[in-house]
Amino acid sequence: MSTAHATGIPLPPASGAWREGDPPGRRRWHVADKPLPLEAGGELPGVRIAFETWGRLSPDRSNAVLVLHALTGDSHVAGTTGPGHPTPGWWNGIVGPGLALDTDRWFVVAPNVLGGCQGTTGPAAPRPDGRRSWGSAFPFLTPRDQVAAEAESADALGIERWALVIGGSMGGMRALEWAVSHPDRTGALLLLATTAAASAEQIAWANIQLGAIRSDPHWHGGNYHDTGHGPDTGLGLARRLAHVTYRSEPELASRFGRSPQDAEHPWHGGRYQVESYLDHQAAKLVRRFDAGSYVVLSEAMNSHDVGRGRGGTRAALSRVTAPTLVAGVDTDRLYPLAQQAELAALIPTASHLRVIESPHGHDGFLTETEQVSALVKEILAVNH
Ligand SMILES: CC(=O)SCCNC(=O)CCNC(=O)[C@H](O)C(C)(C)COP(=O)(O)OP(=O)(O)OC[C@H]1O[C@@H](n2cnc3c(N)ncnc32)[C@H](O)[C@@H]1OP(=O)(O)O
Ligand SMILES: N[C@@H](CCO)C(=O)O
Repeated sequence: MSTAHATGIPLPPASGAWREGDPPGRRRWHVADKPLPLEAGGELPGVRIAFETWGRLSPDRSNAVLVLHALTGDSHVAGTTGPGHPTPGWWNGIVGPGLALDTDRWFVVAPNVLGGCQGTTGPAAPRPDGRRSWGSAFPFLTPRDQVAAEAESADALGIERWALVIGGSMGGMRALEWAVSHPDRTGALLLLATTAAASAEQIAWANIQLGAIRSDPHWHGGNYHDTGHGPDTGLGLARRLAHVTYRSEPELASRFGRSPQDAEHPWHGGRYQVESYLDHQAAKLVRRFDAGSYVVLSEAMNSHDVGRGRGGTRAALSRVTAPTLVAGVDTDRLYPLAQQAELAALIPTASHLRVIESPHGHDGFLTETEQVSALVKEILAVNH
């Protein structure tokens, strides 16, 4: 059900503007008072950024940490499922009282990315006239636009400077853009399983995923939100393909091998276990994610190139002044370690490359709680 408006992925509870002292995990939002100028030209009016916070902002506002989610993640970094929260917190073992990102000490802020579908303005959101969803009229975004919108929200929260900016994968692209565009506002930086620029192969995998969505007859050129049907088949195929790239070949071999799913027989119309697993991952995403957002966010990731208009990658990365840790996952076939090695080598303030050991491939930055916790503690100790 990728028809967020038509068939109702529940939008977050209408909780309105953030107030200091809000209880942890409450979803709030900020609406920009002027249109956002976009890197590709034009502007986006009425930008709303939904976010969640944990902990308390200190009186001197020096304890704020920005956590930036990956492609199909959202602001729900910590917590349980519930209204407006289709999944449990994706870093439940890392963010919370007494955990590596200790919310008794740090004020943690997690925005939903611009272009997404969990309360922040995206293709499924109503246009400013309120009558129809944006659909195909939603503009092309880049990570720099997404960071510009997040910076405006930080202004609204009264946060001049983040003690730490963290992101993995697509979140890492934005974290990097924060450190390059706003070195004075980025106190420290943790980059996980990300890259200085989307590679040809990453763009190629995205191309197949976007092709699957766009060739679904329910896509309607992106204008399906008010039709009652979405391109669920296409989105499901995109997720299946993406999910294989998120995991490793040895993991799939050892978890599933050639086993058939329960009593199903693959020679007689049944499925292998790995096929059933992919069907499950696809169904879960289709229930909670908007296909239009998937397209907009994938295209934004494709456009990611930190060196664009800045004299190239080396020159751009030399702007980073924050103490930085860069880590990758040893089995990541989508964002291979060479990409993080480049970041660690070219960011002048970066320590040596850290390697997360995991059978889970790219998703290791989401699943390897202990190793990621150690990295979070290490970078937090640098400045504080
Ligand atoms: C914890 C969360 O849900 S995070 C939510 C936010 N999501 C994100 O940030 C990214 C999207 N999600 C993901 O990328 C992944 O789900 C991760 C990385 C968060 C979790 O990965 P893992 O914990 O390794 O989960 P894994 O890939 O093994 O999938 C487990 C699921 O597959 C199901 N599964 C396993 N084998 C099979 C099979 N043979 N047939 C069908 N389903 C199967 C499990 O029952 C389980 O289902 P559930 O998620 O509905 O409980
Ligand atoms: N599993 C992650 C990987 C993308 O980095 C997601 O779906 O967001």
